[in-house]
Amino acid sequence: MNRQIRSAAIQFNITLGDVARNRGKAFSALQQAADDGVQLAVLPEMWSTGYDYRRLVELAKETPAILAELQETAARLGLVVVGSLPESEDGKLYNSATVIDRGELRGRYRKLHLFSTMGEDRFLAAGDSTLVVPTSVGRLGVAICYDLRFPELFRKLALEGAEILCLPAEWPKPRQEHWRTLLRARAIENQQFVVAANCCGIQGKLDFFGMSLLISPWGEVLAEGGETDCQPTALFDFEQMTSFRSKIRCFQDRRPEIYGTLP
Ligand SMILES: NC(=O)CCC(=O)C(=O)O
Repeated sequence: MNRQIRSAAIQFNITLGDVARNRGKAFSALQQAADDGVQLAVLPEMWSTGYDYRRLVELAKETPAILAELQETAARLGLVVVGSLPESEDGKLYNSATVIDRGELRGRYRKLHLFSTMGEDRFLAAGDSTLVVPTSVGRLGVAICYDLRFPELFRKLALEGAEILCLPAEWPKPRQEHWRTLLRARAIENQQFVVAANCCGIQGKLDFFGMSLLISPWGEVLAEGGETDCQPTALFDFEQMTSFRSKIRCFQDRRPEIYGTLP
């Protein structure tokens, strides 16, 4: 049976530190996505708070309640939802993405590569494991924003069976071309679908360009966001992925004995 799913990247202007406002936007976007027939929705990075570093400890206290509401909403709307939020544990703060499958928390991924250019490593702790998780829409691999610049991570996720890469982000100007090029490269080299949700608008000195992308395993941009709030959607056809993978046999033709032995 040919599997097809509709995916959405939820893009919005995150108001720095205003959890109530961001929460309202995210939940109404999820309702809209479900009304549009979406089964997989990816929200941006740190979507409840933005990078409000100095208040993050306080703001992260709201994350458990947001996750509970996400679980209830995903169950009611029949959605798989991925997005990152500030997570506090044992006195440390993480930039932490969760995968919620129609109400069930299936997995958590803490950002591995903290963006030192923006001081993220001074306020947050890095994760120490990767995540590929089976869900009702397929096997999801999860990475966050700056992780995109580390291709080894994505090869590992692909070798562990990720079919769809979900990437929440807060990626600002002037690096639009890096964003677009690297996302397409990750889709092509790993022959997998990509849903990358960026934010848009201004946060302090940073100007976010949006351009959330849904990409096929052939590298085609199936849908793309503009510079304002929006939620581009695309239909993912898994038979197409199987056909691309059998035409160009990247996985079978690897030579790990020469250049390294990733799992
Ligand atoms: N939030 C981030 O990780 C930003 C990454 C980024 O902007 C980049 O150029 O890389």
